[in-house]
Amino acid sequence: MKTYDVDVQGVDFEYDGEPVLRGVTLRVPPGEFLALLGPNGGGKSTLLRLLLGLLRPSRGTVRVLGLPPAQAAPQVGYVPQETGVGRIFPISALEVATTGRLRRPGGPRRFGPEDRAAAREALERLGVGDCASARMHELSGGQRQRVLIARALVGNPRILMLDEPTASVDQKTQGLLYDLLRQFCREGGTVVMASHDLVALTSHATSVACVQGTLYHHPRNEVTQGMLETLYGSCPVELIAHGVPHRVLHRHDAEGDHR
Ligand SMILES: Nc1ncnc2c1ncn2[C@@H]1O[C@H](COP(=O)(O)OP(=O)(O)OP(=O)(O)O)[C@@H](O)[C@H]1O
Repeated sequence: MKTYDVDVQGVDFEYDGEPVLRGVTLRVPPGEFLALLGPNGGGKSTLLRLLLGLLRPSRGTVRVLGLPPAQAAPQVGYVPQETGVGRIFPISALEVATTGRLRRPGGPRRFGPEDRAAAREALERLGVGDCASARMHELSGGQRQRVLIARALVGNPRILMLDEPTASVDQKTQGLLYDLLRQFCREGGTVVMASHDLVALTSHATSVACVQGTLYHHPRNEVTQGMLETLYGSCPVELIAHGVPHRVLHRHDAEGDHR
């Protein structure tokens, strides 16, 4: 029987009675790189929080690695959206990355030299090794984001869930991150990543799910005009595919007509 690292069946979710997701069904096999696309407020972060066990569905079931999400959490690396929250804490980049070791099954209650060595290595892989002793508030948004990615990797997770991890990082770091994620998938890991970065995702993801109140899962990594229209309405969207810039949607008839 085929197994799925993520298995969501018929999930509804609402915040304070306000429906956000309806009838979400999603199966992600091991080794897949799934991109979650969708407009602001479409429900991508909410879906990730359901997969992490931070929220519970009002209907339907969520299984991660065959387990209720809270039980699977030690095997899941999570990179939250970089909001700047938490940067006021007087904690160094190395200390933040080291906390990723807590999630390992049977992981340490106290950190030892090997945990700090693993965290330092993860920071170096992300190109922020020289920031190890800097406090989080002393780092740029992109550097902080890279520290959070190092933290997610350092516990050797089986699944990585990332919420717009490229929002504040430069092109070079984006390339580095996508290389890391693809390598992670080649080694059997599974990636679920929410993003607005259509171009990169069409090159790197192996499948795409569009999230807008419900979820449409596409088994390939192509983004079609129909998908964009469903997600973003008829606002013009520029896509650069395979290095060739082209317009994929028509402009509005009247200037200033922004829906
Ligand atoms: N804690 C909360 N309490 C109440 N409503 C919330 C809460 N978090 C999110 N929402 C609402 O749920 C809807 C989905 O939000 P969500 O953050 O999941 O969207 P998103 O697709 O991740 O958006 P973005 O692209 O802007 O990050 C939005 O209408 C949002 O206002």
